[in-house]
Amino acid sequence: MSDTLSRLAEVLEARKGAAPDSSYVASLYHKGLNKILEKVGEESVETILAAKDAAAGGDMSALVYETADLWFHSLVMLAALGQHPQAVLDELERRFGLSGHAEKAARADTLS
Ligand SMILES: N=c1c2ncn([C@@H]3O[C@H](COP(=O)(O)OP(=O)(O)OP(=O)(O)O)[C@@H](O)[C@H]3O)c2ncn1[C@@H]1O[C@H](COP(=O)(O)O)[C@@H](O)[C@H]1O
Repeated sequence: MSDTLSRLAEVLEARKGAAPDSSYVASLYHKGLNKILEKVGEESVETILAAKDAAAGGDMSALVYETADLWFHSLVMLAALGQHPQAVLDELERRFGLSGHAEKAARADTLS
């Protein structure tokens, strides 16, 4: 797994025992899942707006910055629910070589 994701996952796990006023991540855990999900939603919107700006000739570094915020808060969400980022990487790995169209058709078969 990416060393950066792995190191960040360790920090997020360790913050479960930290005081809310000592750490941003601990303060999010303390505020609860609804606050974490609110941040994921907020960062999603900010990423979309940055992508629209970037596509219109704006700042690509703002898009990277907002995407990092979105990934970070998604990792906090996973950690709060006891999931490790490796599970997401495993799912992406599983999808390698599987066409998006074929994968979607397989989903429809599963649901019917
Ligand atoms: N990668 C990040 C990271 N990315 C973004 N952020 C924080 O996410 C917040 C997002 O910005 P906002 O303006 O939306 O935040 P805000 O205004 O404080 O939030 P609200 O009160 O409005 O909800 C900022 O406070 C950023 O500093 C992060 N905070 C922490 N990390 C990593 O997590 C580690 C642990 O952080 P602490 O728990 O703070 O020690 C750090 O060492 C970093 O590796």
